Amino acid sequence: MIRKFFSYYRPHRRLFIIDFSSAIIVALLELAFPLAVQWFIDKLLPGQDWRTIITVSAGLLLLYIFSTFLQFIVNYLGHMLGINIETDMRQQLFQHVQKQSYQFFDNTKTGHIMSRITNDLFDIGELAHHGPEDLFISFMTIIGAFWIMFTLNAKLALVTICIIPFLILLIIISNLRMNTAWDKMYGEIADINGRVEDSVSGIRVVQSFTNQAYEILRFTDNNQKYRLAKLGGYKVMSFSLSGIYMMTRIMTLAVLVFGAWLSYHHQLSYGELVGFVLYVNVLFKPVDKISALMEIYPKGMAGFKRFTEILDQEPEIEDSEAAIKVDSFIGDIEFRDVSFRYDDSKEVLNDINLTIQAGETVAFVGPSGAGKTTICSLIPRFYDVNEGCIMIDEMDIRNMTLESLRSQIGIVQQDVFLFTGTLRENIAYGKLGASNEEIEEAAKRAHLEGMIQSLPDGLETQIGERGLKLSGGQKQRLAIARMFLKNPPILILDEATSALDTETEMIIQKALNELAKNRTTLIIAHRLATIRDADRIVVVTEDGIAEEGGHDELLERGGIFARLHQVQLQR
Ligand SMILES: Nc1ncnc2c1ncn2[C@@H]1O[C@H](COP(=O)(O)OP(=O)(O)OP(=O)(O)O)[C@@H](O)[C@H]1O
Repeated sequence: MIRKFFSYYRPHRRLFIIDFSSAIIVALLELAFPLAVQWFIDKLLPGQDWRTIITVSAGLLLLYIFSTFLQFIVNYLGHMLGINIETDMRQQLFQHVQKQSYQFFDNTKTGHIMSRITNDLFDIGELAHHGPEDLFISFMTIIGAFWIMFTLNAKLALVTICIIPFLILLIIISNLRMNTAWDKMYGEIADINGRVEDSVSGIRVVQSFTNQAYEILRFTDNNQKYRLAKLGGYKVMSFSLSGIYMMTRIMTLAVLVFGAWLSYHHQLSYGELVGFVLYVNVLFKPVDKISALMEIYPKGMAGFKRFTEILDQEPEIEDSEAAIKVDSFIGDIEFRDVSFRYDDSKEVLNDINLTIQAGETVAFVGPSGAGKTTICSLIPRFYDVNEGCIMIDEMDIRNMTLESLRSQIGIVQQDVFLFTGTLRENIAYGKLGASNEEIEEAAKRAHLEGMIQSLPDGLETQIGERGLKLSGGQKQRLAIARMFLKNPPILILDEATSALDTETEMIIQKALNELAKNRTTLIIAHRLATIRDADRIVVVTEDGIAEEGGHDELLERGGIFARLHQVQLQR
């Protein structure tokens, strides 16, 4: 884990070297200062040579100015290093999440992903900055200070060193307990994010059921759990900080009392005693730094652990090494002995065989949950088949690059997802960088023109978060416009069942018919009236493909399709 963590320093090694070497020089100057004071008291003061005293003081002032400048560098560049590493990690995580397959999103809560990308990385930046630097400088200062103290007076140094094992023990115990506490806290904040994401994105459902009080109750529960987890962490931290404070003060007192005794017996000069007390103070700094690290390290590492957990999850579906970029499909699709199940659930598709000719319009009908959507999700490889294979133009889709496969398949979902932004941006999502003419033409073909003209801002109208300012019919036409821009040879239409008025429905149907022209089109149909013109209807049931044929042919056969048709007619 630590080696992995350090690999993130590599792109910023120059920054790290400047920051680290400045920090070392600052620490060396700090170490030298008590020696200078001791020399000042023991050697300079008795001589009362004011010229030398003033010259030495001016030299010390210059050193302080230099040290202050270096402290600025350490602070600023150190934080820059931390921020850069945090930014790199966030970028890498976002890119990794973008590559994940559907299965990952089926099993991971959105709020948890948000937490990994935001909060979890906050403390990593601090750890990246303070971790190695403070640890190294602290140990260097402790060893340097003791070494000088030993050369000044070994007996007094031994008294001071006696406290150190207790300090180390306290730091280790607190560190272990804090690790657990911060880990718990991160879990709780991820749950809060999940709850907020759920309640806010579903606020219309919450309010329509007047369930605000229930949502508040659920949130309060999460919020309290987070509060307790955070409090737990700070309790351990406060305990250890107080312990450290007490031990360092005992150290000072011990040095003062024993130092006074040694001085009384002429074994220590006044300058050496002052120097010693100053060295005990020099020791406080690294101890303070280490105790601050105790807070930063477990927090940062807990965040880093979660970060690597996601990074270690390889996307289920990736390009194979020999994957080929296929430039343009003719549009023949074939399912050969395809079986499929989601995770460990029971088989949804079992031994499906189906051939669709290029340019054909095939409608899938059947009872809810039979697997119509699943069949269509397998073609763009949102999921991979467990057995058998799917061929497009005689080639196994697993041998094509995902990008070339998906860029040639257009999907119009039942539940159209729009992004916050303008109408133009949302249409252009079908072809990034499309020209004005192309966007206007696509809007026209999707029968959006009238609506756009009626808006004061036209294509520049903001459609609200997820397009909430648009009606269901407008959203669908926008999705169709996107498809005209994308212009894929294969089209999958998850037919909308939402109750649109007859006129809107007719307009949408017209746009869809135009869109389907000269493409292989698969329609997941819910209302049988809309698929009268399909070249073929495939009836899917839990046992697989039950019937196949033209509309009238299936009606005449008097099987499942005819029964479904009858039921819908009676409604
Ligand atoms: N992401 C998923 N993870 C696990 N199981 C799933 C997932 N999506 C669908 N299923 C299950 O797979 C089966 C087939 O679902 P599918 O959505 O393909 O049916 P459908 O015929 O399209 O239904 P509908 O007409 O209601 O849209 C159902 O039992 C469903 O519960």
